[in-house]
Amino acid sequence: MEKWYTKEGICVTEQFEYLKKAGSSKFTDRHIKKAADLLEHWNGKQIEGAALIGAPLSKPSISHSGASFTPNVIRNLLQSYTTYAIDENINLNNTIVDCGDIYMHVTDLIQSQNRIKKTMEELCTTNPQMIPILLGGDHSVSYPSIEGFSKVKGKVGIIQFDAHHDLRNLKDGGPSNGTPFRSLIESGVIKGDQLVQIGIRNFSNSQVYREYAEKQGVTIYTMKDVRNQSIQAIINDSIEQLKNKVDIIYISVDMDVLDQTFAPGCPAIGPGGMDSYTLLEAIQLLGEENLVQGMDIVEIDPTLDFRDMTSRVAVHVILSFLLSKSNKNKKHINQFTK
Ligand SMILES: N=CN[C@@H](CCC(=O)O)C(=O)O
Ligand SMILES: [Mn+2]
Ligand SMILES: [Mn+2]
Repeated sequence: MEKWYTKEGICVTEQFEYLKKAGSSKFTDRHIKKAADLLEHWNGKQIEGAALIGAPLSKPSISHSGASFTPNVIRNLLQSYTTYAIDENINLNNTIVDCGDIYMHVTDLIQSQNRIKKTMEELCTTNPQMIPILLGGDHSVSYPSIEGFSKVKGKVGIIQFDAHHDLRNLKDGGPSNGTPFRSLIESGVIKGDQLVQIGIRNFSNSQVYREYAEKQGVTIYTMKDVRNQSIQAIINDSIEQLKNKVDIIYISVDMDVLDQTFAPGCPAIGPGGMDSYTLLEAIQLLGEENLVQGMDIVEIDPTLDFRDMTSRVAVHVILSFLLSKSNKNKKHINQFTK
């Protein structure tokens, strides 16, 4: 049992054998390491490897959304899973640095988005080896996040998992969770051919936005493509598509790419979506690619979720990404292993 010391340095455990500190885990198994144990509060020193950055912004969402609660839910759920990947027979020993949350303005949404951009830019500048994992928030956070990321890293390729194009026009309101990739294209941060969209779904989009995407050179894999082709082939083709034209790749995971059965906590749920295993496999394959150096996870509203099912997928997205990075590093750059 973990020892409990008071602020004054008194060891409570020595005197009271069966007392444990409030909030500590109910049960510990000496042979189990929890994913939460990988998490370290940022001490201000250079970050090498994965870092969580909370972006608790969901006021720009078209549908009512409590996605601003998600970063803390994900942090807490890391306690529910272990570090052991049985398929690979690997124990994760990556450190996940927790940079905390970006402070949002209560009413000024553009100001909040600017804070995301500024923070991402500053963190990437001062920590060149950091792999940011931005926790939304709704999908509006991706525009400023990728803009800040690209300022430091150069030409960025994006692999977006989503039921929706998120290329809505800006005249009907925005920037919202329906416009992040339109904003990136129109502000010149990316050209359309730097964007790959996977999992785009029937009855969730419009013909005009599909045509806009095609005109801009966006690569689209619909859910039918995902069902008819292997996810390995789609990921390989996506990387091939991007790798000669970009300096770095960023993954944007809108959790509503999943079928409603796997993601009840998304505001825009629907049938005909991806299953969670396919998404996790895709993330693991992407993590093996050295060019992939950043990610965001968005559109989970914990107040709508059932038993945190959707946030639990997000935790597995993070762990699958870390797994492939540690796997990759074993073979190559040895960046994560201690
Ligand atoms: N990122 C999500 N975009 C979707 C859902 C918007 C919503 O209903 O909140 C879209 O634009 O259709
Ligand atoms: Mn979506
Ligand atoms: Mn989206």
